[in-house]
Parts: sequence; structure tokens; C-alpha cells
Amino acid sequence: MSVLDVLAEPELGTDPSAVIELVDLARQFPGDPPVHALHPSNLRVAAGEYVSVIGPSGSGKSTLLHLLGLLDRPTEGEYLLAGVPTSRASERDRAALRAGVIGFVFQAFHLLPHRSVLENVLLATLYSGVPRGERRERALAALDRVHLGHRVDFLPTVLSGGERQRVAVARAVVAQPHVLLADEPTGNLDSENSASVLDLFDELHRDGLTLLVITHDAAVSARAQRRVRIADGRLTEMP
Ligand SMILES: Nc1ncnc2c1ncn2[C@@H]1O[C@H](COP(=O)(O)OP(=O)(O)OP(=O)(O)O)[C@@H](O)[C@H]1O
Repeated sequence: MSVLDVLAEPELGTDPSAVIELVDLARQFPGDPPVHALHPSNLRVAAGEYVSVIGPSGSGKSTLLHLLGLLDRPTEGEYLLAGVPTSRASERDRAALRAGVIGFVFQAFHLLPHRSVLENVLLATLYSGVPRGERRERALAALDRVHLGHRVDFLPTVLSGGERQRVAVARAVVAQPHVLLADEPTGNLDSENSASVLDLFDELHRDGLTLLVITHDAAVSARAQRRVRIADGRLTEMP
């Protein structure tokens, strides 16, 4: 039985098709006065949606990302991830859910410099429930998927920024997550390399992957099918 089976309490989820569902979710930091980094917020991301969250510096993007990624807990409200209520789940269950459901892509790539491209992707299969006998094949398929099948034995250090980020995307999707969570994915890239990563996101979206991209960059946000603005810790849908 998987952690999803153990934790699932479907009656709490209002929408079974939602991958992400925030119900009055809020995060306050202590202070005098307290900081309302995220006011009580509601957001539902259905399977297959490509959503961007855009906001300026200090608007609450990192706070939201940490909550969505199960790296932080809310002070109020509930966050259902793949239908599983997470706010009061144990750290162990949250870690298992995070590993099984979320693929992360960060601005800074976070690749291991002394491991080959293939090894970087293979490492991500270790804790994600990919059967041992399938790991290599799955890693190679993920690298093919990001058009880097010809670079599997290279070290990340010799790749372009766009290629490195595409390795990071392969690493994020190799375990077939329910959602790809990207934090400023083009923040370290020039326009050409940014375009290659954003084109890849379009392809993954067409293949049915759910994507949520957090950014301060209007051009990056505009590529998503649905845009949400965050300002002063409040979320609003954009037309
Ligand atoms: N640990 C903390 N304690 C107190 N206040 C915090 C803490 N973390 C964030 N904040 C405050 O919460 C608000 C939102 O911060 P957050 O880092 O989420 O914004 P951001 O949109 O990610 O900004 P940036 O784009 O500059 O990284 C800010 O006013 C910030 O000062």
C-alpha cells in the first residue's frame, strides 16, 4: 500500500481531479506585527493544467513555493496534494508524498558537477519508487524527452545553461510526478536558453504533465495556459 492509499481521505478533497488544492491556506511569520506572507488563499490546479504564478519581490512567491513543495507548513488552512491532506501529516508522510508526487526545478539547476548527466538523472530515481530494473531505461527516456539523448555521458559543467536546466527537468520528470514545480526556471538563462526551456515546458504540457511555474518574469508567466498573480501575499487569477 502506498502513502497515497494510507493518507487519502477523499471526503476532504472537494475536487478529485485537482492535483493541487489550497483551501484557505495561509502562512504567517511571527513578528511585531506578524508578517502575513500568504493571506488565506484558495487555488485549484487540475491535472494537465499549466499555471504560472507571477509576483514582484517580496510578494510571497518563495513562501508559496515552500508550502506547495511541502518544505514548509501553513499556519492556517489545508493543502491537498494529489487529493491527500498534508497540513497535519507527519514529516515522514510529507517526505514520501513529496518524493512521489512533485518534480522540482530550481533557478540554480542543482546538478552534481562530478556526475554525468545520466547519473544525475538516475540519482533521482533512487527515492522515488522507480523499480531498480527500470531506472536506467527510464533515465535515458527522460533525457531523450528533453532532447539530450546525445549528452548522457557528459558532465553538466560542459553543457550550456539551457542544457543544464533541461537535465534538471529530466531529473524532475523521471519518476513521473503528478506536478512539476518550477521556481524561476529561466532566472539564470539568456534569452535563447530560456526559450529552449520554455519550449520544453510547452511540450511537456502537451504530453499531459501538470506544471506550476513561479516567476517574477512576465514573459515566462505569459507562456502558461493560466496565470495567477501574487501581490502582498494575495492570489488573484489573471484574465
Ligand atoms: N521567515 C520569515 N520571517 C519573517 N518574514 C518573512 C519570512 N520569510 C518571508 N518573510 C516575509 O514575507 C514576505 C514574502 O516573502 P517571500 O520571500 O515569500 O517573497 P518573494 O516574492 O519570494 O520575494 P523574492 O522574489 O524577493 O524572493 C516578505 O515581506 C518577507 O519579508
